[in-house]
Amino acid sequence: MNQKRVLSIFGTRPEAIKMAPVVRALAAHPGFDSRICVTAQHRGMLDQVLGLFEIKPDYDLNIMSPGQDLFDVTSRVLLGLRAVIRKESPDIVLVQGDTTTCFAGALAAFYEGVAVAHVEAGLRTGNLRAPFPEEVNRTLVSRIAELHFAPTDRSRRNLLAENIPQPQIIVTGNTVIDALLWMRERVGAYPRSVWKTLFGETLFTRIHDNGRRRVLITGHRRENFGQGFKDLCQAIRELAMNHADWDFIYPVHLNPNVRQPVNDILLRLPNVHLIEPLDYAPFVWLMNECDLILTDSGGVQEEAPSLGKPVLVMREVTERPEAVEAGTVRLVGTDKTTIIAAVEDLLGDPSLYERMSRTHNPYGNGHAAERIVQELAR
Ligand SMILES: CC(=O)N[C@H]1[C@@H](OP(=O)(O)OP(=O)(O)OC[C@H]2O[C@@H](n3ccc(=O)[nH]c3=O)[C@H](O)[C@@H]2O)O[C@H](CO)[C@@H](O)[C@@H]1O
Repeated sequence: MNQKRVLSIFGTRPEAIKMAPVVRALAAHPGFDSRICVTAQHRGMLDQVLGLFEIKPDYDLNIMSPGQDLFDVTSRVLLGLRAVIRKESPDIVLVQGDTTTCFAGALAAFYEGVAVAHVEAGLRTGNLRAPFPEEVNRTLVSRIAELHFAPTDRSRRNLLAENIPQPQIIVTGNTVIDALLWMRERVGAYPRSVWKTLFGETLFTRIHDNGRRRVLITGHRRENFGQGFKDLCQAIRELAMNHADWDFIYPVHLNPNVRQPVNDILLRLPNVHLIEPLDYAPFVWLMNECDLILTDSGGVQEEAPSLGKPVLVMREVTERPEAVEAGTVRLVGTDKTTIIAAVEDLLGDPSLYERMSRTHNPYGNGHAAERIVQELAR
């Protein structure tokens, strides 16, 4: 049988989470000779996801270097992929989302005359600078790709509005839901002692204390660096001081632009728990245990509705309006007063909380990877 040769390229934690269901489905399908190249744009955070989903890359460009900027990442990915694509000469290169790896991967394939298929195509904020540089990355990848796997009908319409031919766009749902449901099942089978050891006795007990409320926080977007992060931390500080029975659990991203303000403003508050970034399994467990999520992450906005958790998004714009429209996500920006009011409204008003935690998820039902692989096989 003539197998199709597919080269999947990814390099960061969220890309690995979202590509894991696809590369596993490709590996299980007899019609494909599937190869994986990781760029390791984020070394440590990528490796834990590879381990968790039992993915063994065929190539590892290992491009990460201290203090890397967009010039470093883009040029290293592009140069590193030249040899890999020439050696493999795949029929299709598969890229995901909007990272620098995704953009440089698509460009490298294009230079070598290889067709590009784009997973999670068609997300747009309409503002080239937010998120930076992701909005530009995903827009440019849409110019290059020949197959566009759009997670929702809205993303399909965004692509049509940019004159992408309709037959090249397939609505699949988002593969992050496939990954999340797979992981939630596994996590549910872990003994409680695992979490007790990982989070420590105090935090573990608080997480299970029905009299307390838990807010999970993640934040790392470039466009929030500086004043945005300071305001956000001030908001958390004030909330924590005014509500001793609420806990704020914050796995702090490794980027120094994030760590500095977080440590300056939030250290030494008894109900603010600053912890190291979590591997995907404990993060899924924690999302499931918390009452509310405050985030600027894209993936978390997509995952939370499947767990029935309301999300407040600390951004001015989002490329994911579907969940805002469905009522499970609200945009609050980084203004301190707005964040405080939104958290207090939600945790203080059971009927509002109930409405926002409805579990309809516009991003899919966990079968996106299957659809993508079926389509690639055609
Ligand atoms: C706003 C934006 O442009 N975001 C892009 C960014 O991802 P995004 O903003 O989602 O990136 P994050 O680093 O927040 O990663 C989110 C993922 O990591 C998990 N998590 C989070 C915190 C933690 O401590 N541990 C952990 O495992 C979450 O469950 C989620 O699955 O790259 C993705 C991959 O191309 C794109 O889909 C997104 O559009």
